Amino acid sequence: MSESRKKVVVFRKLPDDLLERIRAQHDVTVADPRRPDELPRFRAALHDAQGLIGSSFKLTADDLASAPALEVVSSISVGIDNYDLAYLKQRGIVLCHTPGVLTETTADTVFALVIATSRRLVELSALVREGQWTRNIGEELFGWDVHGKTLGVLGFGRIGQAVARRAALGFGMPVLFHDPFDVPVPSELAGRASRAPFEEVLARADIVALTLPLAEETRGLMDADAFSRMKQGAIFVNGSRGAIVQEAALLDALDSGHLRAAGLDVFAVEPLPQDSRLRTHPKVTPLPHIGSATHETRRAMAELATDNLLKTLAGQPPVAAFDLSKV
Ligand SMILES: NC(=O)C1=CN([C@@H]2O[C@H](COP(=O)(O)OP(=O)(O)OC[C@H]3O[C@@H](n4cnc5c(N)ncnc54)[C@H](O)[C@@H]3O)[C@@H](O)[C@H]2O)C=CC1
Ligand SMILES: O=C(O)C(=O)CO
Repeated sequence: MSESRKKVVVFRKLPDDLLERIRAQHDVTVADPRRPDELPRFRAALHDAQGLIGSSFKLTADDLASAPALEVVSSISVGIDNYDLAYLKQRGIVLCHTPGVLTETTADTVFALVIATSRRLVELSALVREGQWTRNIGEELFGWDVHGKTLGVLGFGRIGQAVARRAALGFGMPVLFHDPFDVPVPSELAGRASRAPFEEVLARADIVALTLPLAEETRGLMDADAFSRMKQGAIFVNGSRGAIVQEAALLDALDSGHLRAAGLDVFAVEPLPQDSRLRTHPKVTPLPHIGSATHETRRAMAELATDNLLKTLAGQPPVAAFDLSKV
């Protein structure tokens, strides 16, 4: 066996051909820690693992501490909130992720929620399915135009800008965005998207879309005060992470009639607990975290994550390492 073979733990399903690519170079343990029957094998495999690849599992500092030989964590996601960044940095472990390849698909999902909530698509489709379409619908079931409304984008990064392009170029929506960094307005959005402080975006947008990362500074950012600053009758859409939203405050804003509707792809606890009021609230369109969930995009993410893993283990620069230097 070659000296360069390393130990890799695959903790989320990978396409067979990608698994074989890794197996051709390294010794692989496949174990899904979200499954109670596989958790002990996952934990045991960490002890001599040099590489980890997977997603949707919170890797704590304790998990990482039990992997003293670890060189790389390759996440099959762009979001890196499941990892203890300070600990990874301190240990010099490379963290890789999958930016870019999921941008357009996730923006499609966010914009689908904008349309679904505004035009009440899911609610009205259910009415047909349930056999309640027995006469022409009345104005109590009318929706709200999307075209011409002002879209507020919180987080003007890759996905935020892709949502803004759909809104401005496809639907004639003026875009207001907030981002703490000096992100330039792309040329195709010149004159159609403008920067504004957080509170101003909330106060002026008809529809607010959340496309920023979960970090300690953004946890709970959308609280009662933030929702109260939104326009009466506005719509809130979340395509980033549930924990950025104080869900009880969102429910209050919907119950009081202050907000018209919410479209949510992500939740503080996933899968969404059965007893969550967000699951059945008539003004909420909930999705099961499908932002990037198309065949093409999940394949591209798995390929990029595999490339990242193999390159790092080979001592080469990965395609997409998360920059831990500013942590
Ligand atoms: N629903 C889903 O399935 C998916 C969700 N996501 C989430 O979307 C997030 C964004 O992804 P990308 O656009 O690729 O990342 P990105 O890094 O390109 O963009 C994020 C932007 O948010 C900005 N930002 C940071 N803190 C902020 C704050 N307090 N207020 C306003 N803006 C702030 C950053 O400066 C950056 O420009 C990911 O971190 C992930 O959590 C990503 C893909 C799929
Ligand atoms: O990539 C991410 O961060 C996701 O949430 C799933 O695509």
